[in-house]
Amino acid sequence: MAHAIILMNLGTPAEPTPGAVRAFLREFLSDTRVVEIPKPVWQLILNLFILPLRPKRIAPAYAEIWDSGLDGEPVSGSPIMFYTRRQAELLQARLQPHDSVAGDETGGGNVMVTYAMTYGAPNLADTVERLRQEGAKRFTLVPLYPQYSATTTGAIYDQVARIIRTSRDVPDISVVHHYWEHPGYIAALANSVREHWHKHGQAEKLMMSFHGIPKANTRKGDPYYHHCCGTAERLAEALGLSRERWEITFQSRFGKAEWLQPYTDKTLIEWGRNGVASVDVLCPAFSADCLETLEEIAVENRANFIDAGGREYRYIPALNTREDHIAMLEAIVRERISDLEAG
Ligand SMILES: C=CC1=C(C)c2cc3[nH]c(cc4nc(cc5[nH]c(cc1n2)c(C)c5CCC(=O)O)C(CCC(=O)O)=C4C)c(C)c3C=C
Ligand SMILES: [Fe+2]
Ligand SMILES: [Fe+2]
Repeated sequence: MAHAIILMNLGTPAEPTPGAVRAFLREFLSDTRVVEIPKPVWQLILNLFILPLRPKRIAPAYAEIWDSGLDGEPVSGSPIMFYTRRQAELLQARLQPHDSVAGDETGGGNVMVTYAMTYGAPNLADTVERLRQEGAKRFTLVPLYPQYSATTTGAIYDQVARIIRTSRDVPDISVVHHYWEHPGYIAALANSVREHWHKHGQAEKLMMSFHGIPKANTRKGDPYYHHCCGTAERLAEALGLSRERWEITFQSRFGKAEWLQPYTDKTLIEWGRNGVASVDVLCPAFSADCLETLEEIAVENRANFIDAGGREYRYIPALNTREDHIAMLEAIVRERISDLEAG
């Protein structure tokens, strides 16, 4: 049976211009999973203050990261789009040679791997429709968010619900909820850190910086904070780091409310001032490098640390197209397929 695997990530503007950034932010920030302020009030703030100003400020940052990756293969276009597409191609190559995947008794098992974005293009509904036309009978969505949050993975479940609500012949579709506990994920992160240490030396501290969410979301039941803490603890254990050598922090604060703490920028300034000389920064919540890592972490926060007196600051790239990353995704997908075929 033809089984479609759809890797999903957040999305990105179509081009690094204020107009394209505005269109992207309008869709993204209008999602009530992302901003929970009551819709009429928020739409007023969004249209009066955010959409007229933020795109002009953010577009140059996008222009900086466009067509540019870190070491490794050259990137074209938006890095998050580039890496997500490559991840899908590499996963397809790992799954394709096996025409019978994980116990498909029909022997005709065929896995099609592609990708979609929660906001912007390619969108999920069109992608599912296209794959159905191409013969897909079963769908597994893999949100590339190792830690579940209602603001990210939850928003993908909403889109699935929308597809279901508007279909007569409802697709056979399931979603991978989270995978931070998968041993292959922690192992891939640990490998990437060890390789980085091997090449550049080990800094005094390892900062694990996760994308933040409003603190109130945790109080209301979003498990993201606990997933992040679990990830950091397991990774520190895998690396054999004692507690004073690592810290968990949260970046990308947006708006006036309190977000998860400690904040990445404030912590780096504090460390720089207090005599911490060197830092390695890893962003485990990002499975692909993007604006939030290449600009906010690799550029802005480097300046925060160095200006405060720090000396060495090194960003450890996201798992991107690493072989152990794709192998881990393959393992997750094979586990899913064999469960489904068995069921
Ligand atoms: C306004 C609230 C936001 C929440 C909540 C939020 C959660 C969240 N986001 C990611 C991953 C990514 N976010 C990215 C960009 C980005 N995020 C927000 C806002 C919230 N994110 C904005 C406004 C932007 C756009 C840039 C900007 O205007 O500052 C990206 C990068 C996209 C790219 O094009 O490169 C990613 C990836 C996670 C994992 C998360 C919650 C867990
Ligand atoms: Fe974000
Ligand atoms: Fe940011």
